[in-house]
Amino acid sequence: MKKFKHNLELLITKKEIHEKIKKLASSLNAQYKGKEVTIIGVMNGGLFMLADLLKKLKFKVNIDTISIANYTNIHFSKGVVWQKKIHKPIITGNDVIVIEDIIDTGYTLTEIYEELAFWNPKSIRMITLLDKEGTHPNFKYPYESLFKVPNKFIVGYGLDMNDMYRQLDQIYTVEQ
Ligand SMILES: O=P(O)(O)OC[C@H]1O[C@H](OP(=O)(O)OP(=O)(O)O)[C@H](O)[C@@H]1O
Ligand code: HPA
Repeated sequence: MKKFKHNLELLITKKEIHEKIKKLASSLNAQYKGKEVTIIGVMNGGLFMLADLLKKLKFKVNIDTISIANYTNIHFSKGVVWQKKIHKPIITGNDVIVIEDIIDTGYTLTEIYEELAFWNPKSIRMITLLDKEGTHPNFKYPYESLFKVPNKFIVGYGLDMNDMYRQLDQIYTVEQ
């Protein structure tokens, strides 16, 4: 029986996701022990990883979310637009960690890095769950990712296709 409207192929299981997030949390807990850190979740997709990660962190965190969307418009080149910007007092002078679901073209993380840098944080660390291979050759800022994924459309665990599949607890590629 066909389970989904589209042909989805399982790429990363929930067990694999949670193991990686657990490992990331342990390393952050060791690194930031006794410190206070600002953690920024990128809406909407980044909120799934943010919630699972936060539950495992033992140091003091200040949390905020930002919202930024990809757009393609016949009058403009492809780019991104802010919907909810950064709350400055928790950025300036602080260690900041950004949690995002995927780096694809890299436009979103470029915009986020440059906006954050403007507010003079002590440090900026960008962590993405997924890193789409071969799609952002000119991306110039430092980032870490938990999984490399192929250059296919990805859904699940925060990633949507026209508002579908975001709430799936595993990660899939959309096949033809
Ligand atoms: O590297 P890029 O090509 O910029 O793509 C990555 C961004 O695109 C998606 O967000 P989208 O704008 O679709 O918003 P959403 O998270 O609300 O789905 C994704 O969640 C990342 O934020
Ligand atoms: N899937 C869902 N949303 C996305 C993707 C993707 O592969 N790339 C950028 N935003």
